[in-house]
Amino acid sequence: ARAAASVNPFSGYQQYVNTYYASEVSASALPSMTGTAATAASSAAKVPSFYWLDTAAKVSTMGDFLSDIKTKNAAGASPPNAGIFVVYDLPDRDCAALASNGEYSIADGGVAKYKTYIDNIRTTLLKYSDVHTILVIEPDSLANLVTNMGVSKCANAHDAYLECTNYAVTQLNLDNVAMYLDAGHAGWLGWPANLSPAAQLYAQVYNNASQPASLRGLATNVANYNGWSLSSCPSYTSGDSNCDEKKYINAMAPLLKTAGWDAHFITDTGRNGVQPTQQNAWGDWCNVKGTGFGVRPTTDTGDTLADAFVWVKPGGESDGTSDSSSARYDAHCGYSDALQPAPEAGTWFQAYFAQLVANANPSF
Ligand SMILES: O=[N+]([O-])c1ccc(O[C@@H]2O[C@H](CO)[C@@H](O[C@@H]3O[C@H](CO)[C@@H](O[C@@H]4O[C@H](CO)[C@@H](O)[C@H](O)[C@H]4O)[C@H](O)[C@H]3O)[C@H](O)[C@H]2O)cc1
Ligand SMILES: [Mg+2]
Repeated sequence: ARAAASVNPFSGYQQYVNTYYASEVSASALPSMTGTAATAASSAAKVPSFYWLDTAAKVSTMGDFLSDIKTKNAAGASPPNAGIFVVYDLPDRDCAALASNGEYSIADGGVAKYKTYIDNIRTTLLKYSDVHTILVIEPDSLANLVTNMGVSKCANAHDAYLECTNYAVTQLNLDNVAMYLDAGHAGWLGWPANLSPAAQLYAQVYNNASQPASLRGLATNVANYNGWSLSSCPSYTSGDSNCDEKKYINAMAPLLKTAGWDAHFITDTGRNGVQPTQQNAWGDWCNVKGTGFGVRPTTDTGDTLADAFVWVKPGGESDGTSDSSSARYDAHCGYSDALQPAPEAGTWFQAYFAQLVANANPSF
C-alpha cells in the first residue's frame, strides 16, 4: 500500500541502526574511553540515527543499508526495520553558513547534478521497493529562504532550492517512502515574524508538488538543541513564545492546515537532553557546549501532531571546524559557547561525543 501521508510512517517499524555510526563509535570513541563512559558509548552506538546522504557517492551506501534491512526483515526482524536517511546535497547548500557547504554549486551546473543525485536515490528506493524508508529532505534549505534572503548566497539560491526541492518530493514520492521537509526549529522559524511566512512557503512547496502522498510533514530541530516541552522558557528565547519544539509545531500546524496541508512532524532529540542549554544566544548552532543525548527515538510523543522523536544529527559528528584558517570556517564555531578545537563538519568530534554521553538525559 502507498505510504500515504495519512498514517504515521514510524508505526509498526523499528528504526534501522546503521553500521556506519556504530563503526565511528567503535573506531574513534571506544579506544579512548574506559569504564562507565565506554559502556555508555557502546549503548549510544545502538541507538538509531539518520544516515546523511551528504554526497552523491553516499547513495551507494544507502543501497547497502537497504539491502541489509531487506535481509534482516526477511530473517524475521520484529517489528521490521525501516530505513532512515537525510537527503542533503543541494547546490550552494547551507547558504547562510560556511561550515557545511556541499559538493555542488549552482554556477557549476549544480541543479542538473542534484537532479541526477535524486534520480540515483529514486532508483535505489525502487530497487528496494519492499523496504519502508523515511527521508528528511534538505536541512537548512527552505528555512534559509524564509529568513535569509538578505544573504546574497541564499537570495541567489532561492529558485534553485525550490526547483530542486520540488524535484526531490515528486521523484521520491513512492509507495515505500515517507518524507519530512526540514523546517528549522523553534528558535529559527518560531519567531512571530517568521511563523506565517514559513507556513506559506512550506504549504506552497506541498501544493506546487500536487500534494505528494508520501510527503507526511516537517522535521524540526535537526542539528539543534531545543527542548521538546519546557515548563518555563529560557531567557535566551525571550521574544519568541514558541520557546520549545512542541509549542513550535502546535503553532505551525494550524497555519499549514488552513493552507491545505494536514502536516505531521518529527523532532530531533539527539542533542537536547540538557535544558536550558548553555547557548550565549539562541542562534548559536555550532558544537554547543554542555549538551547531552536526549530522549531515545520513539513514537510515544504524547502529541498527535508528532509522529516520532528521532536522532537525525548523529551525535559526535562535528557541526563545523574551529580552525579559522579553513575554507569552511564559520565564526559560529569559534564562539565561546562552541566546544573547541573542532574538526570539519560531519567528521568525528570525540570530545563532543564524550560530552553528549556524559550529559545524556535520560542517562545510559
Ligand atoms: O527579538 N525578536 O523579536 C527577534 C526576531 C527575529 C530574530 O531573528 C531571528 O533570530 C534567530 C536566532 O535567534 C535566527 O535563527 C537562527 O538562524 C540561523 C540561520 O540564519 C540558524 O543557523 C543554522 O542552524 C543550523 C542548525 O540549526 C545549521 O545547520 C546551519 O548551518 C545554520 O546556518 C540558527 O539555527 C537559527 O537559530 C533567525 O534566522 C532570525 O530570523 C531575532 C530576534
Ligand atoms: Mg549544519
